[in-house]
Amino acid sequence: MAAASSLLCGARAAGPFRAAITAPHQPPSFSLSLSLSLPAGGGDGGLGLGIMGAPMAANLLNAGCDVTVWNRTKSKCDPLLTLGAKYEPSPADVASSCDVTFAMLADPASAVEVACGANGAAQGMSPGKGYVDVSTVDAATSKLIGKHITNTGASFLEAPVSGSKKPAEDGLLIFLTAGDEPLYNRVAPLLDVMGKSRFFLGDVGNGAAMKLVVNMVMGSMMVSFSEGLLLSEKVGLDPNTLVEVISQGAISAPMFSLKGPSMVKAAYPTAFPLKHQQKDLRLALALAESVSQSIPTVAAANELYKVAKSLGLADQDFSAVIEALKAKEQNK
Ligand SMILES: NC(=O)C1=CN([C@@H]2O[C@H](COP(=O)(O)OP(=O)(O)OC[C@H]3O[C@@H](n4cnc5c(N)ncnc54)[C@H](OP(=O)(O)O)[C@@H]3O)[C@@H](O)[C@H]2O)C=CC1
Ligand SMILES: O=CCCC(=O)O
Repeated sequence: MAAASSLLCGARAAGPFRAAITAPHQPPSFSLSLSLSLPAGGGDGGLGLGIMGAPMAANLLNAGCDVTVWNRTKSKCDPLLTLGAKYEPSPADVASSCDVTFAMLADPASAVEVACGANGAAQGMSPGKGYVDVSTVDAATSKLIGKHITNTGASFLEAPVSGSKKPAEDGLLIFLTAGDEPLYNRVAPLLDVMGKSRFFLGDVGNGAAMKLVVNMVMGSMMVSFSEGLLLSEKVGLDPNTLVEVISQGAISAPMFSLKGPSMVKAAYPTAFPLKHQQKDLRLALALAESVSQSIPTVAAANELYKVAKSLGLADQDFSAVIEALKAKEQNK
């Protein structure tokens, strides 16, 4: 996934160039210019085309970028190929054919495998190239991947995102980046195509830590909201009214308004898979442990997500955690 306009993408083979881009979520008159110095050839790579990776790649394609994709399950590449993406048969092949490669993988194990394993991206990396890992992982994993990438002479940026399926589709993600600052500046136009804001947080690990702190708050909020929905119903209130009341007060949050109505109907269309939320709580608990901080609310929430997984809800939206509370009630 490389440049943000046909002008920028088209100029890529010429080496150093100047390009203008327009971010799709900005007013049409908004433009950002940037000087880039890239090796000949290029384009942008996208590894991992799940709920998040596919719309992010689609946004780059729609912005005129030259995008090459790979996904473990090859069929998920097809919609991107229809949009004009190229395909390479391995992460190493994508990395060697692209200037900058983005990776959006499920968890630490898959992020390491795709970056550092057999035919992994590191094998296609070389000086002048960049690797941007936007998966949600822990700091140690990010540092390990960064080491494999930078050992090749390439640059590494971690850039996990806040925002879910719809913000990914709408190009409204929030990037929490850390690592190589020149690479951050180089990919900023691309981040602006896929997102509405970006933070550069310093050394590798800080982006991962910020993401885990945000998601641990979110995971606990969802459990508290679930408890409220169930209690309101049990005491004879309409939970839909609770959603409405919350939306007008100090604890209003888009998450409650978005997920509340379907939770009341026991429907959990997947935007953020529950298994990933539980992974993030597990990683946040380890982060807290590393600095001897107690996070008892998160620990309790994590147990509920684990129960929900054991009920077969891992691939449902994380709001399905309410079913774990219902199961506890039934087993009393
Ligand atoms: N969904 C959301 O709202 C958000 C998710 N995130 C984070 O982004 C990341 C991706 O999330 P999301 O897109 O929802 O997840 P999905 O489960 O939809 O996609 C996961 C991706 O990882 C790939 N993958 C999994 N295991 C392996 C492996 N062993 N080797 C190679 N590829 C593998 C999958 O490939 P395959 O298709 O073959 O299974 C797929 O491309 C996660 O870290 C998540 O925590 C961050 C913000 C929001
Ligand atoms: O990691 C997932 C985050 C989901 C969100 O920010 O809405």
